[in-house]
Parts: sequence; structure tokens; C-alpha cells
Amino acid sequence: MIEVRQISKRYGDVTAVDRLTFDVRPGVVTGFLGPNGAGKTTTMRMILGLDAPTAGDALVLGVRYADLPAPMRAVGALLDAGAAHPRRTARDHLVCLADSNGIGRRRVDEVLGLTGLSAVAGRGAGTFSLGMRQRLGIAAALLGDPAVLVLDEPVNGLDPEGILWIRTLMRDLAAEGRTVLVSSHLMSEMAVTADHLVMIGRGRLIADISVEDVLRSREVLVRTPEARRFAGALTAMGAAVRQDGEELTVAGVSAEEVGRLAAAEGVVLHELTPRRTSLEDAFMALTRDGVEFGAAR
Ligand SMILES: Nc1ncnc2c1ncn2[C@@H]1O[C@H](COP(=O)(O)OP(=O)(O)OP(=O)(O)O)[C@@H](O)[C@H]1O
Repeated sequence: MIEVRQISKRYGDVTAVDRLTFDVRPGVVTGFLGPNGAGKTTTMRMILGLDAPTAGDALVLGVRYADLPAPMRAVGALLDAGAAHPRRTARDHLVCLADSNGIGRRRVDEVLGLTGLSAVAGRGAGTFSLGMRQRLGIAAALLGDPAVLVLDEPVNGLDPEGILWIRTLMRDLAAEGRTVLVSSHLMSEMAVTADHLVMIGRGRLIADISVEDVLRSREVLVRTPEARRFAGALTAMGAAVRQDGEELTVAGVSAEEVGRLAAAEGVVLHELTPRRTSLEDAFMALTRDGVEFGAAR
């Protein structure tokens, strides 16, 4: 469990984080979503005791990070994938971390296996690709078998196979009852990775909402030659349906539910398109502002 309470961080006249309050619960993947510069890294650094808040508090397992008796066993973090010394081997990097945190060396081999690095454990971290460095960063985060994981943009720069691997790993870790907070600036990525979303913009909370609620609030556009029959089936399922010829606009159920119903009813679909919600539109607008600001600079 992570509890963030009215936390703020100011750098001179820049307010990076502005009175944020949210909880991160165990057993689910929580996506921490915001455009570049929204304050995600700053918030995570405050949760991990690396930056002091200007105001407010962040608690991990009920206490401030600094008051955790064995921090590495409580929280694992991936903040900067380039953190390993380039000439040190992957195994030596993990052994140093394990030794200085009172963790047995057997666990080093376990995390190398978990992250698929066993075969390259004797290579210098400096020769690693970005994807291998991310895996090594995650191996270090898992070393203490922590109850809480904080991962800053772990899919950045990864190929599709690497992205799928991290997604599955995060889901498995959450299914084991751990608390998993993962940041991203991509709504599309978080919609498939996370169960819950904490969305911020310019340091402020925009939404604290389940992914299921976001997906359910999307209208779904359906085209089918059997529009009238399918509209009846959708209405019986509890959806609100508007019909215009072969086109149906469906509200109150997810695109997946519409697809499943079509399969069950044997209805041919020519199109099945979820539309962006007002929340997604608001997020896109924020991202666009950020891009324009960046370009102007
Ligand atoms: N050490 C610092 N000194 C001054 N300003 C900072 C510092 N760290 C962060 N900021 C500013 O705080 C704001 C939030 O930055 P932060 O890195 O937390 O955002 P982010 O959401 O993680 O973005 P990104 O996805 O680009 O990493 C930005 O305007 C940034 O320039």
C-alpha cells in the first residue's frame, strides 16, 4: 500500500507536484499516467525518499520511506535503467546490492532467472541493450522480494516483446498480492497494462479511476448488416443503443462485451470501434499543450 497525502514539490517558482492525494492498493497494477513534465518522476522520488516534499507526506506500508526498517525488502524501484556501473557484470552489480542489503546470494540467481538474464549475467552492463538494462533494473528492484514496486516508465524504448514481458511480469507481481505503481505518458499502454489509473497533469490530480470504468464509459461504434437484431440483443444486455441504418452507437458496455455478444449471437460485424471518452480527450489535450510548450521552448 502507498498513501500519498496532499504532497507538493516546488523548485523555485516551478510547482512540479501540487497537493496530490491518492492511494495505491495491493493486488492490482496502478498506472500513474501523465504527459511529459506532469510530475510523475518527482512524485515517485518523494515516495522513495529521494526528494523531500515541500508539503504533505507519502507513506509506504504505513510509514515514511526513511522509517522503513529494511527498505529494499519493502520497496523495489526502477527509476533510472542506466544506474549499473558499465564495467561491472550484471551478476556483480546484483551481488553488491544484495551484500549491502543483507540479502542472500541465492536470490541473485533467482532474479537473474526471473528477468531472463541468466545467460548474460557475466557480461558488463555497459554492453547491454536498453531492453537488457531495463531487465537488470527490474532484477535489482525484485532483489529484496518487496511487497511494493515503483517503476518509472519501464516500457520506454522497449521492443514489442520486451513490452509484453514487462506487462506480464507486472500483472503476475500484482496477482501475488504486491502493490505495483507504474508510470507512463501513454494512455493506450496503460489501458492494456493497468487495472487502475491515477492521472495527473501539471502536478495536479485529474482522475483516480478504474480502467474498467474508463473502458465502459467509451461509446462503441458498430456496423453490421443485422443492425436491428443486434440492437435488440445489446439492449437486452443493458446497453443504450442508437441506430442509424447499419450503424449502431452503443453506450454502457465495453467493446469487448459487444464483441463477445456478437460472437454468441452469430452476428457478422463490419466494424467495432471504441470512441475516446471525455477523460481521454482531456488527457490528449494536456499532452498536446505539453508538446506545443516543448516546441515553443
Ligand atoms: N531537480 C529539479 N529542478 C528543477 N525543476 C525540476 C527538477 N525536477 C523536476 N523539475 C520540473 O518539475 C516538473 C515535473 O517533472 P517530472 O520529471 O516529475 O515530470 P514527469 O511527469 O516525470 O515527466 P517525464 O515523463 O518527462 O519524465 C517539470 O517541469 C520539471 O522540469
